[in-house]
Amino acid sequence: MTFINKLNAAWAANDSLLCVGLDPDMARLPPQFQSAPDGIYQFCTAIIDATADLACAFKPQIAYFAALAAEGQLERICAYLRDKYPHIPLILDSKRGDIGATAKQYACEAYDRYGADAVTVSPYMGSDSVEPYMEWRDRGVIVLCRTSNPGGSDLQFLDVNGRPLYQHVAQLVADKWNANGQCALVVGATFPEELAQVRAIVGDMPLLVPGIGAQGGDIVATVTAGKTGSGSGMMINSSRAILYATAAVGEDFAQAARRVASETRDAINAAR
Ligand SMILES: O=C(O)c1cc(=O)[nH]c(=O)n1[C@@H]1O[C@H](COP(=O)(O)O)[C@@H](O)[C@H]1O
Repeated sequence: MTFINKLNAAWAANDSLLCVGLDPDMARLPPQFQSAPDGIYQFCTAIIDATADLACAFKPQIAYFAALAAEGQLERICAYLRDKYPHIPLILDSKRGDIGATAKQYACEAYDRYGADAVTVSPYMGSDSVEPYMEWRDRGVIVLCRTSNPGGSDLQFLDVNGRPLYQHVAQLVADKWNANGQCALVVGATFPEELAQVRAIVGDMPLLVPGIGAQGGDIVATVTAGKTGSGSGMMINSSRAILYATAAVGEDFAQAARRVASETRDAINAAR
């Protein structure tokens, strides 16, 4: 099944636009996982089990694993997801970008090593740096467009022939790079105005929208700006707010994650 078909099915099956981000920060894991040799795997799979019926996608961020030399645990987490929840898209967030020959290795890493349905990539190096990903015709390529961080404006807002650069990226992906029909764009929830601009440019193309939760993006503004005509079209990511949701002393971390994921999904749905 293609990435887009899988995403459409997951949106419908779980009635959810929520993407659960897997960013395991060792210092913030419950103590029992900090001391276990496969603690990251145990923590992430517990979060996955607690939220799988509430999510339209899972998105592990590779840096959190690579920094701890825990790629083996990431491989096992991806295998667990593919085995137990094959209907939920797995997005590897690695934001790669390099010359074609090297990009091909990054594509192998995402699609073959980790078995991801989609991968995040940077458009900065241009068309030949994203073409290798398209050789996997059924897999998703999620291109950075208008990122959620304040510094994203440094380059993405540069005026290019009367239009900000991020709009050129959106147009380029919609018109030229999406030959397989498996592209999506990253647009931050922290910038609803730009989200609406991108939606107007790309039609129904899916958008990966990080920035609610820990980064403070407003859910109602995000959904209003980014939804398609049918009230869908987004993978709205939250990582830390779900992973480290435990508020009350004694509350189980997985139950807390489920509670916040459920509240977030419901808040998103209320605004669709
Ligand atoms: O591509 C991404 O996922 C991404 C793009 C972007 O513009 N901003 C952004 O925060 N992200 C990622 O989305 C996640 C956000 O995490 P929280 O802020 O904890 O919800 C992190 O894994 C970021 O690396």
